[in-house]
Amino acid sequence: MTPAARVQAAIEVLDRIIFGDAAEKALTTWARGARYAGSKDRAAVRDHVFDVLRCWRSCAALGGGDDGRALMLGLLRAQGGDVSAMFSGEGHAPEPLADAELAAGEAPQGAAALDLPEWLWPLWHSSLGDHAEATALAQRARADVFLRVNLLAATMDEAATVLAEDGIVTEPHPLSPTAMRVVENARRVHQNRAYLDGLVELQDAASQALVDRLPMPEGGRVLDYCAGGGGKSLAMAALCCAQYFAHDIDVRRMKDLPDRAERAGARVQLLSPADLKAAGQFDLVLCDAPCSGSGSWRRAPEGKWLLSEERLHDLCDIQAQILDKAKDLVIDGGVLAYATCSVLSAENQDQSLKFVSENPDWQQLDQVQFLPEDGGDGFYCAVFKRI
Ligand SMILES: C[S@@+](CC[C@H](N)C(=O)[O-])C[C@H]1O[C@@H](n2cnc3c(N)ncnc32)[C@H](O)[C@@H]1O
Repeated sequence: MTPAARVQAAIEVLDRIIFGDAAEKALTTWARGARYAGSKDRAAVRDHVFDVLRCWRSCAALGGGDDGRALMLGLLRAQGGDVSAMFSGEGHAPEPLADAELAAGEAPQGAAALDLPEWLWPLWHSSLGDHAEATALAQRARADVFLRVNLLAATMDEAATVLAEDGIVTEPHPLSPTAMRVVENARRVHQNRAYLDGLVELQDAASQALVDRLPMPEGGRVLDYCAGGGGKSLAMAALCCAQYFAHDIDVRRMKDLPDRAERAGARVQLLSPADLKAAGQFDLVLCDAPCSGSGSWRRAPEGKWLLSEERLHDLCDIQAQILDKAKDLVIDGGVLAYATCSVLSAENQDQSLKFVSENPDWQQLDQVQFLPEDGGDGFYCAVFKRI
């Protein structure tokens, strides 16, 4: 495909998203009907679509509209691309721009320039203060790919050597002693021996840094209460010898965890909501709670536009309920950790304050807010001890 044909494909995918499809579904539907597209074409179309998703409002302003064509026009203008060469109408390129399209478009202002929903800006600003603009701007860029080296299976140097066999260039990242940033050929990671043999996992650097800060109970019982795919269970298991349990309200989310744990040389016992009742108490319970995802919108930008005030309110209620339930699973003197990949104080510091004010037998030991400017996703973690 020519670069212009890839732009046309991205326009079609964006129109499907506007019509209501999720981005992944829209991309899959396009790829099924485009057998001529090679892997580089599919990657390029995907990059265009996700670049727009991260910067939807500014692309719409610069392109003078909010259909796929205007959004791609806005993206190309933002990137300083040769717009008329792309919109040439030749071959599979988009049709040439009409005079009205050439005249339309303006520089985005205010929250649109930061690519945030209008309603969110006051909350964003009050949560982040001096970091508000930088954090919003960071979410407009593509995220780095990070790996966690599984110290049960390899050292950092050994993992880097195996990755290099396929030309995957990495460098250690300061956020965590196990974190590596992939500098080149990130798309080859899934086929590399280091990944297939469990020497590395894909995991954001801030996610790893959060686990590093947990007061792990050597030889104790640890519950990952909102385990999802189990990324944090595996990270904890690689750091500390303990008995690990994983639970999620949606058991299907943990379906790959047994294979992942085996590959990593870790043991994690899955607990369904019914099993949990008979599982007793734990020395450490981690609640990596469902949240707005506002710290990881570089990776999952659709979430930025799907979040509403009402949804945020509901999420805060769910988080408070999770903390309330999980606290009863902690032994006397044990630890409860609360984490989100959010940068909003309503989901983070406010939840912690509410928890300690409603539970005087709990004391907050630690809290940390990682921001995208630290290199990884935005992540919050608070640690409470039962006194
Ligand atoms: C942020 S994700 C967890 C990500 C995971 N810890 C990881 O590192 O990959 C939040 C998870 O919480 C689960 N969840 C939502 N409500 C819950 C509840 N009331 N109790 C337990 N898990 C819940 C969701 O199904 C989801 O998998």
